[in-house]
Amino acid sequence: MQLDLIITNIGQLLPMDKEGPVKGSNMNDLTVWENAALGIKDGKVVWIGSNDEINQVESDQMIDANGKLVTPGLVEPHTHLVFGGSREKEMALKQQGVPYLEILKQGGGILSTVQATREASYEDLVEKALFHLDRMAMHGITTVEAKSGYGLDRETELKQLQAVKEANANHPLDVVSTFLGAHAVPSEYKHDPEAFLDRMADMFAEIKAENLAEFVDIFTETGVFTVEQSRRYLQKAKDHGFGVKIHADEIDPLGGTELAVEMGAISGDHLAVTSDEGIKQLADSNTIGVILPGTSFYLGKEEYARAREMINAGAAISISTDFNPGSCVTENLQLIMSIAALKLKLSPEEIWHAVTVNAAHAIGRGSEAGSLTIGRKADVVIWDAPNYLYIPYHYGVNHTNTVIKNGEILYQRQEIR
Ligand SMILES: N=CN[C@@H](CCC(=O)O)C(=O)O
Ligand SMILES: [Zn+2]
Repeated sequence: MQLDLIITNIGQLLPMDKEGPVKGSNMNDLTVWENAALGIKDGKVVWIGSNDEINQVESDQMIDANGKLVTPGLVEPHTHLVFGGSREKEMALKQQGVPYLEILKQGGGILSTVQATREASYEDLVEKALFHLDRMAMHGITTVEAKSGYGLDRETELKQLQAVKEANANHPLDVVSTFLGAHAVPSEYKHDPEAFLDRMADMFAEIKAENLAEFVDIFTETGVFTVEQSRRYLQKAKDHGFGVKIHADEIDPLGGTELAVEMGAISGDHLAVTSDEGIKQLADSNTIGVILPGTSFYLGKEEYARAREMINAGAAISISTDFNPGSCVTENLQLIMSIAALKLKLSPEEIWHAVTVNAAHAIGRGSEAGSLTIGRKADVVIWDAPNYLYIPYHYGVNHTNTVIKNGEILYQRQEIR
């Protein structure tokens, strides 16, 4: 067989070969191939074998992994990629103990990014999104979800969604778009959140027709949108053919997790304060829990999502950065893998499922991303690491050596040593 690229001498290869979403104790069962080689042709994985069998194939290009770890490209299932400005001045308020929802109530937080995003030009938003995508790629992410939600008016929400579309078209990473018009109540509608939700729902038909988003999301939270408002809004989204997601039970336990299950959401995200009943319902459902422990860390919370109990109960869990300018300002999913180990008490095996197969399923890409089996996209990371335990263990730095997207080298640090 003639290949475009072969990666030889792989110390550990994680094919992530389980049919997803991977639930409960199955998340702990990881296939590891040692002394392996991986063949790529036309952007796809076409050959996997032992390193001793590489004489069976010929290849135009070869990379010697020198005994290192090779995995699928990471899948990042929850980001707020497109926004204007930044919020470094909020850090002092957080240090003084001003709560996240209080900053929002005073017109800061999400609402200050809304102001900056309304003022930003379309070109600047695209440019900034491409910059952050580059940084994600460098950290091993090859597929990413991106939400709108810093416009909160028709014009700016569309500007953000167009920017996501353009970033997807102009960057090698695959970007999956979510409409989060219901991210906060803008000051113009402070006294009438229902009317605001109606305005956002008025956009569903246009967003669908222009193919600007696959999912609709809402922030179900105290002082933002109630469970009842969220239910009505998401039902309209489903009627328009969108998959739905919820920012659920992040700060107050309102029952957003239960709502995500009830609505058949593809994912319920955050779940930091989910109730016992919510955990039970999640475990019995097809909804994936996307846990964002970097947010708990960055907001200085003592309490982290009970992801351990969720998996023990049988749920499918993914993890994500929640990259955004306010509650978690990092593109480094590897750091979140370490926080998941230390604070969520997930095993390395569970963590690898959470950032590959399950993350792909949480954004509707389960059949193409998050796995290195024959016929899948050749989205591959060669790590400067001897084994898969090493990435959550050695924290806070970037371990990627080579990042390959659709069979092409996207980022290469230096020769593998
Ligand atoms: N909680 C709601 N939205 C984002 C934060 C957005 C922001 O603070 O700008 C989140 O997922 O954490
Ligand atoms: Zn979010």
